[in-house]
Amino acid sequence: MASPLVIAVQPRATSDKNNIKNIARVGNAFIKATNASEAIDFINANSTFFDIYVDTTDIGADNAVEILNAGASKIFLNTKQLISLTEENEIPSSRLVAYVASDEDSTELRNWLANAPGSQDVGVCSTSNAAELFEKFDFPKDGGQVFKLFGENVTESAVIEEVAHGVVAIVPSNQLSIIPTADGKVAASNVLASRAVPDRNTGLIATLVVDERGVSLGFVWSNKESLLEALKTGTGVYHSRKRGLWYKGQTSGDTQELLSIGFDCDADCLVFRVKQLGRGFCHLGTNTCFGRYHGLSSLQKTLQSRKESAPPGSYTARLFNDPKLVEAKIMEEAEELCQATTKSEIASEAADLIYFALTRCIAADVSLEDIEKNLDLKNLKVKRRKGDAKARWAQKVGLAKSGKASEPSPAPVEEEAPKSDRIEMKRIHTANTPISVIKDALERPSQKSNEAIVELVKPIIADVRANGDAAVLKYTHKFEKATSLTSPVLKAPFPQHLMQLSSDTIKAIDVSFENIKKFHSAQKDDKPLVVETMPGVVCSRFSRPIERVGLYIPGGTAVLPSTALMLGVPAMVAGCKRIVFASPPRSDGSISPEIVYAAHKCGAESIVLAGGAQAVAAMAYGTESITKVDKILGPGNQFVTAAKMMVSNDTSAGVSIDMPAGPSEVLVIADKKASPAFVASDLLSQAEHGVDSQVILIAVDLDDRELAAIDEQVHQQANALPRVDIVRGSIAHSVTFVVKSIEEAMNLSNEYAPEHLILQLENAEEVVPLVQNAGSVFIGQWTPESVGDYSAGVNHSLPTYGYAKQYSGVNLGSFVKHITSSNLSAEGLRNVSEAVMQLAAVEGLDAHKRAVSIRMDIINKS
Ligand SMILES: NC(=O)c1ccc[n+]([C@@H]2O[C@H](COP(=O)([O-])OP(=O)(O)OC[C@H]3O[C@@H](n4cnc5c(N)ncnc54)[C@H](O)[C@@H]3O)[C@@H](O)[C@H]2O)c1
Ligand SMILES: N[C@H](CO)Cc1c[nH]c[nH+]1
Ligand SMILES: [Zn+2]
Repeated sequence: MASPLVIAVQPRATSDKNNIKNIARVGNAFIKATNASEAIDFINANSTFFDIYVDTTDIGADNAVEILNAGASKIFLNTKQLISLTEENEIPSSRLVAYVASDEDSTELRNWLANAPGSQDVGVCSTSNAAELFEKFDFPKDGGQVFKLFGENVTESAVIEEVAHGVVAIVPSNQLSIIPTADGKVAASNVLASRAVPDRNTGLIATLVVDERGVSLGFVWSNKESLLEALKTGTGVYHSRKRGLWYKGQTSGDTQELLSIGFDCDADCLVFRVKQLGRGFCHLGTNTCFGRYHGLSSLQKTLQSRKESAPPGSYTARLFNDPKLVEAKIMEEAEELCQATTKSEIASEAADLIYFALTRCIAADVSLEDIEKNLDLKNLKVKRRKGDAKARWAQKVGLAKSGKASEPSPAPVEEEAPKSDRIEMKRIHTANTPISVIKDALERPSQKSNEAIVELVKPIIADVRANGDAAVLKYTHKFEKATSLTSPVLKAPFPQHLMQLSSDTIKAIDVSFENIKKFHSAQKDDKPLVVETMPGVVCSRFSRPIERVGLYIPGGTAVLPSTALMLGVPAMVAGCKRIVFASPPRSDGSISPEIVYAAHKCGAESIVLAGGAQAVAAMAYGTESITKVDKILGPGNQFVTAAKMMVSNDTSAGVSIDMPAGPSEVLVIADKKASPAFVASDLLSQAEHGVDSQVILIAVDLDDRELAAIDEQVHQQANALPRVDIVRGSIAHSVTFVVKSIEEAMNLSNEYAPEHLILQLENAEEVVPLVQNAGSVFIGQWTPESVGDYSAGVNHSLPTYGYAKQYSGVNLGSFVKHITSSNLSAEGLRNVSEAVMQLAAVEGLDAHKRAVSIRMDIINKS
């Protein structure tokens, strides 16, 4: 049995969003769906934390099925809706809960239950007398659960009373606290403690501790005090019969993060689901008190630790460094599994296949828990697809066209064929869509919580600060696997052999270099600005280059020499004296020759051979061999961005940054005249950057046929790309909005504040005055965004995530600071003196006043 508590959360409330982990510790979640996509987004974002129950009474049967398929554990409907839904769909009764609001409802439901075979697991929910319902339906004998939906006036005693009868209490999140508080909210710790049935002799509560996957780690005791402490700290805290309150890992360091608390079937055993840190749960140092992990758990642990620090030269290290090798091995083992015949051969080949598949997953930070959650979600789907094989594979094994073999093949009943092979953006017609849904669709794909990234980045910065070069090298060995690297920096003059490039590439870099130089040189404000504000009072402003700049060139998923030019050229044009490049090296310790050539052309003094937070920290604080800089510029992933923000907040570092520039994004506005092929090509050019990229199309008054033409182009062109898998990821959170007018399109675009805005419009130039927020604009059908990425002359290092509302992209101004000066004659001082002295007096700052009066005395005497 899960927890007897279900928490009614508001999907859009920030307090609930920030509190998900705490909520998940004490119960499952309930939301009331006002539209399907909001509910589905909530499920997608949170189904790893808890089961999600969705009230679908307001959104109709079709949406209810969609929500179940998205992974809702149960849907709540009124009695009539439930009965009609089950007439048309085969839905397991355990996924359905009926609201019973009246005697009429209850009679109708009882009659239906009596006549509908397989309906015994339907749950019931009441807003009033749940315990009475419990009696009436003789639940939960028949498998269903009884829910009581509490409102704002809920009291803790009422919840405890219902829960004591086996009812599951649904409590609004704003009326619930995890532990007791002074404001009288329902304390989850009290409800859970009241529900637990203690051991008759000791009064203690038997407690089973399990890991993320439900594997038993050990058996312990709890009591009310330890339960409270566990919830207060979010860690594993129990009751030791020898020592009393027992904070697991306090002495050994093998602590636990508490994920959730539940019960067994009759509530006489608590189940603590935890993430075990350190060596393991048992005091003997094994993973569990029942011995070491075995099978899949053991393989997962080994692969995870190998990923952290695989012995150089080991086979697993080779696999982690060579994705193509893993790919080949997976295909080889899959084929061998299909060919195996005896029981032992099949077991052996399946084991090999699982080994390589799990290596692929761990390399991508996907765990067995993630895989199992995915299996569970697939298992929850209501309508299954046929599960036919793709044509390529069907032909390979001689399957007939229909997908049926001449020999009957076992139908993969549980397996759903990939949702669809089509690479397609979701579509929203704004005219009949609530604003909240539009806003949600415009949200950038969620990243790992900032908090988690900060926790990863903080120790790296501290380490580099304390241990300099040695720490930088350590992280480069770890993240870039460049274990042969012995120095973290390459100093100018850069040797010719590190810049060996084809003449075509040199020509392309040279053309881009010149255009970028031309455009950024034109941004110079060489002459000081001079204004005489009063006779004899001359104010001026002049610029000076920032002396030392650190330029980060990303190198994780793709090497970006173009970014080296976008940062290096304006730094050179501005006259920065010391230009330091940083970029993660390749696993053999080398840096791409295009970046070395760009560094050479821009007059960089050195290239830091490191990426991520370590490179940022090294440039912010300096090390034995890396120059400390005054400003760090350049885009990067979330580790780079978090590190830039952190060092710029540290006043002792004395370093500033350009802006938070994250995953690439583009918004295309297209009208009926736009070429579907051009539109698709522009969308895909940013979608291929990374799975966290997002592309938005705003189609102005296009009909279904015109929209379908663009969809078809997106699908066709995407499938022809080598980075199709990345594109598939980014298109999954990308969207087409269909709007009625250019004005509406521009309002949406300004609200989104895209990094790149492409105007594929007949009168594109006329629309430019409506642009309020955007990093860089691409005007008309002959201006693809990629010209800006490389060679037109504009800068491609631009604000993302909506920061175009307040930040400019990198430009010449990013590399200079402005200094002002005042120059007064005696006449000027006379003219301004009264104002200065009066204001100084108002502020009570007499020395300020005297600095003027002492001079005025002399002037007046002469
Ligand atoms: N907005 C812009 O102007 C612009 C321009 C170009 C690129 N980009 C974006 O920059 C990003 C580049 O990201 P990238 O990953 O390819 O390269 P990156 O160089 O930013 O990051 C790679 C580094 O991340 C660090 N790292 C990786 N995993 C880590 C972990 N688990 N813990 C700590 N550090 C870890 C490593 O040190 C590695 O060197 C992309 O999102 C791209 O879209 C934006
Ligand atoms: N479009 C990226 C900025 O968001 C920059 C880039 C580099 N190479 C290709 N594109
Ligand atoms: Zn790009």
